[in-house]
Amino acid sequence: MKSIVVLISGSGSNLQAIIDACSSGFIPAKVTAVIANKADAYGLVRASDAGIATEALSHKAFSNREDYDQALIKTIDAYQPDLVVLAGFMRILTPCFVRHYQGRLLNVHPSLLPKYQGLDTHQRAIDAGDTEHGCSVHFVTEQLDGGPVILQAKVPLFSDDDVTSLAERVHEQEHRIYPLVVRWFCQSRLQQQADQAWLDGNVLAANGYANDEDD
Ligand SMILES: Nc1nc2c(c(=O)[nH]1)N[C@@H](CN(C=O)c1ccc(C(=O)N[C@@H](CCC(=O)O)C(=O)O)cc1)CN2
Ligand SMILES: NCC(=O)N[C@@H]1O[C@H](COP(=O)([O-])[O-])[C@@H](O)[C@H]1O
Repeated sequence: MKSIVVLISGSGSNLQAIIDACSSGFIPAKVTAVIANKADAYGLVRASDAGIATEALSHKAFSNREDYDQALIKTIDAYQPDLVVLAGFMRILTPCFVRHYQGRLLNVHPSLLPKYQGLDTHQRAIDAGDTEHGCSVHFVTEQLDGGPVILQAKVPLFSDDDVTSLAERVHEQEHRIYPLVVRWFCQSRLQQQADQAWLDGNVLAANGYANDEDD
C-alpha cells in the first residue's frame, strides 16, 4: 500500500477528494499525514475527522525559507511517503526541497499551465477576457508552476463570472483530475514514466494512461 503525505495551507477540498478516493479504494494508497503551514487550515480538521495524523508547521517560526524547508523535510520523512502531494500549499519550495522529493512531488494549479503561473489565476483569466480556464496537475520543479504537466481539465469562462463562480467551477475539475493522477502515480507504471518525464522534461501524454490496462 503506497503512502501519501499531503501539504496544505487552507480549506483542503482537494485533500478531501484524495482522502475519499483512498477510502473508496480508487487510489491504492493511504494518506498517512497532512501537514499545514497554517494551524487554522480547515484541511487539518478534515484530516483529523478521517483519523489521519496532522501537523502544523508554521513558516513564520523560521528566519528563512531554507530552514523552514529543512524542518518540513524532517517532518514529512518521519512518515516515509512514496508520494508528496501539494493541495493548496501556498509556499514556494526551495530547490533543496524539490530535489529531495524529485519525481514524487505533485501539485494542482488553478490554471491551464503554462498560462497564469503564480497567484490570483482566476482574476487574471477574467481580466484577460478569456473564454476558457481550468486546472493542471504537474510535477513540482524548482521553476514555480513550471514542472511537466500530467493532466489538465478545461472549464468555460462566462462573461458574468466572478472569482467565486469561476473558482467553484475549477474546483470541481480539480477534484476529478487530482485523484486520477494520484491513482496513476500509485500504480507503478507511472512512477517509471514519472522518472523518465522528469529527466526529459516531457509532458506526459495523459491520454496514454486513459487506457492503461492497470486502470
Ligand atoms: N519550487 C516550487 N514551489 C512550489 C510550486 C512549484 O511549482 N515549485 N508550486 C506551488 C503552488 N503554487 C501554485 O500552484 C503557489 C504557491 C505559493 C505561491 C506564492 O507566491 N507563495 C508566497 C506566499 C503566498 C501566501 O502566503 O499567500 C511565498 O511563498 O512567498 C505561488 C504559487 C507550491 N510551491
Ligand atoms: N498556487 C497554488 C494554488 O492557488 N492552489 C489552489 O489552491 C486551491 C486550494 O483549494 P483547497 O484547499 O480547497 O484544496 C486549489 O484551487 C488549488 O488549485
